[in-house]
Amino acid sequence: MRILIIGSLQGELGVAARIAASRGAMLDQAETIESGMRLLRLEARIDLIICDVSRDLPRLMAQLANERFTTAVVAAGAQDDEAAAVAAIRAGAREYLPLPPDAELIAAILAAVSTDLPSALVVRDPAMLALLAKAEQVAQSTASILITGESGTGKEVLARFIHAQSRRARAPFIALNCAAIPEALLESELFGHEKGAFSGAIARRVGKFEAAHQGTLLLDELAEMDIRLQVKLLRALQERCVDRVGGDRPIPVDVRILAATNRDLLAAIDAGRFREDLFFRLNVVALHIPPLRERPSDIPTLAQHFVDHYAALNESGDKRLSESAMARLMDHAWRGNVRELENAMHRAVLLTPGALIDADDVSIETRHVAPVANAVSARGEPGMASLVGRRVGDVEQALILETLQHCLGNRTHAATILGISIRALRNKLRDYAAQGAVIPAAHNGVAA
Ligand SMILES: Nc1ncnc2c1ncn2[C@@H]1O[C@H](COP(=O)(O)OP(=O)(O)OP(=O)(O)O)[C@@H](O)[C@H]1O
Repeated sequence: MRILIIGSLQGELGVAARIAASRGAMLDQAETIESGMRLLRLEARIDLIICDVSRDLPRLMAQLANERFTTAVVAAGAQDDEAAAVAAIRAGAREYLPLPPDAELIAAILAAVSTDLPSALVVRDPAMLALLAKAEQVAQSTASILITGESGTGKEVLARFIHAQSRRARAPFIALNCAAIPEALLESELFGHEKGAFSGAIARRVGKFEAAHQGTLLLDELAEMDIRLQVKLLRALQERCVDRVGGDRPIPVDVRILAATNRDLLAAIDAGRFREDLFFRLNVVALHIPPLRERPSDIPTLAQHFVDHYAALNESGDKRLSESAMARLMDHAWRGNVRELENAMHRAVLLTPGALIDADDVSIETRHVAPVANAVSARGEPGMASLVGRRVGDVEQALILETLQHCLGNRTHAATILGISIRALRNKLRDYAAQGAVIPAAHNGVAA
């Protein structure tokens, strides 16, 4: 883990930094928010920022949001300064680290941040085991790999597994969700930009390609990339160098590319939305992850894995699933795949006080449309009568917001279930928010 400390290392914050280093963290330090942001733009591999509360924390948070950094921030300040702690959390800090620092607390914070990183691969199904064996076999090569599968099947965890098995394991693994970045900014996100390259380019920033130098770059939801940018991506792959936006010379990069998508790229090629030459370049090796409903033998192992994980995280003691709870899980369609199962187990752990999680403690819904619930049965068959008299726009809004709620705020997942692009979903949410609707917050570190 790499931590950026913003503040002086002279006092107690320095003690906290040394404790973090003794627990294996790598440290960067900056005295001011400006110099911290500079480091972040050029380093782009920082997992956590610890910021002294004497610095302008709200400004740091605003700046991070503005530049689309999702790095977690922990505020550090005096133990008895309750007002500072409240202000820090209100400003968006993940935690408040009281000073003088407590070694155990620092260890707990580091553990909490690293649990945000995707967990290890848990696999039991024979088809998945065969897929892992193939992934392991190709991991050593430098070939590009195209990972396909429905949303939530584990494409990113598989990509991390490949990186970990490769000769590049010690270099960075960088993931970029192409759908989560506004189209106009994706080029600079990929290739970086020079200061003043466009309005808003307040300083030079390295792109994900440079950040992943000698390591692996995962281009997630690649099908969402604009066709003009696909041309630039192809050139970067062929020539092994990138042009920063506003830059005047190509910069050599050594990056292994993994691409992931839940769309049918061949259909996108036919529709003229995806370049065939880029497809062939990326699809040197193809790995397809089956949906969870097609590998039921993974369900019990994964379910217990998530129960153990969240029980440990919440310090709620050992828990296990009853036979009837397990039967319920086996019976469910899991449209949201492993992500949906993980969320369901997280909820079950939080809501079950005892050691045994029973069927009733597992809240999974087969329906996806609550406010028009009367109109859609548990099996998903529409009952049109109760929809009559409602405006199309209202029904659509209810459908979108309830689906988002069902996905615990996860935009990517909700867009997949709704069958619309994540961009279209974001636009709708923006409109609803402007009209005063309450929008479910994004969890799991997913950008709003
Ligand atoms: N085999 C697995 N073992 C353990 N955890 C898994 C496994 N597969 C998926 N997960 C977990 O499920 C969640 C979703 O996985 P991941 O983000 O890799 O899916 P994805 O296919 O990339 O989704 P999307 O297409 O929406 O980006 C993550 O929290 C991940 O850690």
